[in-house]
Amino acid sequence: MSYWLQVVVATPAHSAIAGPLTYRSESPLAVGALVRVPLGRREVLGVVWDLLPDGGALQAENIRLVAGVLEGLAPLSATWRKLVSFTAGYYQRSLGEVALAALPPQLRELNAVQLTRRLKRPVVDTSRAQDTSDLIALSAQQERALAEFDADTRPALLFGATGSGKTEVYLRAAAKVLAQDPAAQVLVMVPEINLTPQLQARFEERFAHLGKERVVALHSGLTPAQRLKSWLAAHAGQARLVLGTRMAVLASLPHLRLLVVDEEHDPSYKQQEGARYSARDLAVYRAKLESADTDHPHGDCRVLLGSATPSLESWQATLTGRYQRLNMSERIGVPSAIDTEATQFSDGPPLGKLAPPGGSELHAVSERGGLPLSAGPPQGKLAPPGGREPHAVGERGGLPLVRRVDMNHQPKHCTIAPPLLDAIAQRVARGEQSLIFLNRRGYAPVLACHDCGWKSECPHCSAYRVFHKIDRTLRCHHCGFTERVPRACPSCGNIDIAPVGRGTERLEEHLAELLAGVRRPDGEAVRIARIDADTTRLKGALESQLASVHAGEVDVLVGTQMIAKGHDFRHITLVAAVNPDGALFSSDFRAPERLFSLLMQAGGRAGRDARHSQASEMWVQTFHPAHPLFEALKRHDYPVFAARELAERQAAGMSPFGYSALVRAEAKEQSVAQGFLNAAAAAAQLRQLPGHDAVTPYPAVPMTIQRVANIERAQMLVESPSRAALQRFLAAWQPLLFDTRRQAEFKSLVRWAIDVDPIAI
Ligand SMILES: Nc1ncnc2c1ncn2[C@@H]1O[C@H](COP(=O)(O)OP(=O)(O)OP(=O)(O)O)[C@@H](O)[C@H]1O
Ligand SMILES: [Zn+2]
Repeated sequence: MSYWLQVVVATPAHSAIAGPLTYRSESPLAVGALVRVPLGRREVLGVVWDLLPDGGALQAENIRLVAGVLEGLAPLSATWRKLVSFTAGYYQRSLGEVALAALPPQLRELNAVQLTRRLKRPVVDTSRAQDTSDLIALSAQQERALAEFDADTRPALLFGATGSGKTEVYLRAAAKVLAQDPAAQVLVMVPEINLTPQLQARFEERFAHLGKERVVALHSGLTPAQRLKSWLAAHAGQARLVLGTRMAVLASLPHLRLLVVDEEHDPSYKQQEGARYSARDLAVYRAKLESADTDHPHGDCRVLLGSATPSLESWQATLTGRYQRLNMSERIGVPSAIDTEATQFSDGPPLGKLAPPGGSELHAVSERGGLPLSAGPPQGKLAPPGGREPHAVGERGGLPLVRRVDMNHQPKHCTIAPPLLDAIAQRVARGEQSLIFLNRRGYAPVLACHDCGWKSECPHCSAYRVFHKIDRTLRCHHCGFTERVPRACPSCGNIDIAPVGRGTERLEEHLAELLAGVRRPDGEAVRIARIDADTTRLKGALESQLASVHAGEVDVLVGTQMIAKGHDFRHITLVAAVNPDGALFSSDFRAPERLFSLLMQAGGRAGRDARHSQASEMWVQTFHPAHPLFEALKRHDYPVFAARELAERQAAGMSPFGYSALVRAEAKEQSVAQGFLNAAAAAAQLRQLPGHDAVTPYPAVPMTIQRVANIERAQMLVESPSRAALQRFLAAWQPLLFDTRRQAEFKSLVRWAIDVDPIAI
């Protein structure tokens, strides 16, 4: 007897097969079962998506037989299949592509014997009750956040300052869910696991009582074998807590009860190839699906997002009441504003003692003439000599004092303003650490000839190659094209070609010169280190470099955004952003949001130890000190920043008030890429596609970096005030895009793709 099935398999992105294929089986199979099926001459992994009870009408001889079933694996749940269907539909990709990409790659390769061997290993239950005696006492704000979270069912946004102890809230929320239900599973997502090696250890330690192998990691840094192992443990329900990156949102977790998304604003939650999903958005959707799951009536599945600088989308959702908001404004160990005030009045001015010796920064500034430095509060008037105004700490919740350096009033071409240099030197002399942040790696972004104007352009991209002094190369950060630095200008022969601008490599060198005479308390020379993608290429390098920072072996740490986020540094009292202006006037409407959160995150690395928090500072060098973004930063005032950005976006109908998609096209010639997009849009116009009257496609334009690796790139923005209309339109437009692609004039098109809810425009 034959059984008829719909099976999804991984289909090439642009093949004609979008939906499931029909197969036949001699024995009954469950929906969700993993099978091996013939496809062309190959045998591929597939997922049974549906049964066809009336398949008997089909001609048996035309329908191929399922080749095998992955025995021992429970079928993928209905909720998982719904999640995959939604993802494929919403992000305009094929079902098979999304479904199969969500499975560990090794699953496709193992034969039955190998798989059985993996599944054989019995997991013995070694769990015990959690010993809560040595847990730290929660702060009042942490207690309140957890209580409010428990009392609600909506998606929650934990709006917690840097260092307010958000991680502890995640740990407690997870512990509670796991203790209530012996089968419950928790998924904790972080932007990049490799950046915070401490975190996994912290989770493993906290949940050691669950027994061996109950906490697993799921991210792309794992070997294929490790990834399979984690996935199988999650799918079987053995793993109780999964710590993962964006890919983990699509893992099979049959008893999922809580999803945590740490640093929910982070751009790395958006997948940038294939199905360009937002793992944060899918987490919210998944929680809803899991809660509605009637096969496992296990009550609600909650989602907890956390950030000090939430995405404007999530923030807006808290304003409309769609999400619940949990506030933690104060850093751990810092008395609340009211307490601070009280102690200050009774104990006289206690801050004078703790503040850095001398409002010396201010002196240093005025000695150099004028008021080039616009510090946070009006210090000149209010601050007692050597301190800052008494209420500052309580108001700042232990966050660093933000000082803006007006670069218009600093010596020409200076990279580090003299007052900032003084402040760093003082830190070194006191044995404190400073973190200098510059979001540009390499030695100099451009090498140029001042005689003829030659610049180190990449021959394959519309971008300059970056000068890396360490191996004397010019490297393109877009296509990777690398060459030795020429001895003389390739265009005019002048031997005097010089670096223009600064990257982290040059900044490190420059700081070493500037601080050469400065001694540490032990009399030794200052120690400067750099952490960026170049210094951490080797496995384990980042870990050992971070360890030496934590151990206090480094006085001044220079780096890119790699060091600005997430690390729990305990001895840093000064953070400086050397050149953040670029993002202020970007054409990308999300650039200010990204800059603000990056600076808040960076500032959040300073003064994390409450003993230092009062004396900690965040310096920002800028030519636009009065820019509202820096005003808000000065006050650590995300809500004010968000209100202003949201008002602008509302006026312009942009996210979260409007919805958009980008269609990107790549070809050897720009005209072909643009022509393809415009032709497809014209076809849509002609056919009056569903939703078209609420959707605006804009003319195709070259992408900001127009050419990469000799491929011309163009994009078309499509906007709508209605998410549903945009979705209907895109779904109907897909076939037209395929049709257009087949026209002779667009033969040379290399590829095209739709990006729904793009994060960079
Ligand atoms: N209740 C508490 N009592 C004492 N220390 C705590 C408490 N909660 C958290 N901590 C400690 O405070 C520090 C900061 O906490 P955590 O790293 O969770 O902050 P965060 O809010 O995640 O900050 P960021 O957003 O900057 O990563 C950590 O060293 C943590 O161990
Ligand atoms: Zn290039």
